[in-house]
Amino acid sequence: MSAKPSNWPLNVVFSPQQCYHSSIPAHVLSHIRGSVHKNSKADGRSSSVSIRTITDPSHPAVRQRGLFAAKKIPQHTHIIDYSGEVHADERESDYDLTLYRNRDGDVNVGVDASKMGNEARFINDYRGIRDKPNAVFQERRSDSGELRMSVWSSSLPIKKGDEILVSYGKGWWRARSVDGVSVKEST
Ligand SMILES: C[S@@+](CC[C@H](N)C(=O)[O-])C[C@H]1O[C@@H](n2cnc3c(N)ncnc32)[C@H](O)[C@@H]1O
Repeated sequence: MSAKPSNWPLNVVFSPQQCYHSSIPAHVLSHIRGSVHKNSKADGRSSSVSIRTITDPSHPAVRQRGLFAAKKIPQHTHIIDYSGEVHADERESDYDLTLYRNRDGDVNVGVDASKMGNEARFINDYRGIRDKPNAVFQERRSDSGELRMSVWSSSLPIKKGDEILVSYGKGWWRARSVDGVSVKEST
């Protein structure tokens, strides 16, 4: 079992690997897990990030945690995979990302890191913090063939100490009607 990163919350299980919930239909599960069953590098761990509690009073997520660069991260570089519970049931979670939708649109698979996950669950949205995100979510297949949601730096390097910030998308904020957070931006 992997050691928990520093500043990990007590009420969340640290799991650098994806876990699979019973709500995923078998044919979708085999598509997500992939056909190559071999152990691959656990990309749910990264030495280039650290979890910090935000103390800056002007930060919109003050007193929460955020994910920061522990060293310089070059542009277009894989930072970490987002791990959690992969599921196909309905969830109301602020830690749930879409991983896969089938063509008919009747199966939506998400990765929910509300109860288990890795450092990636602490990535905040850029709104109210910076002009634009410095990282993006992107699906990829791991060496073992597993479909994962990964986090990459965008077109500029991320400086050591900078917060890693993505766009959750306008829809994420609209769905939550969060006062004071602008959703005018195009992403
Ligand atoms: C996936 S979590 C991010 C990690 C979270 N800060 C924590 O400590 O667990 C998403 C939550 O972070 C907060 N958050 C993220 N980005 C934010 C932003 N730009 N402004 C305000 N709150 C933000 C909101 O409370 C949101 O529901």
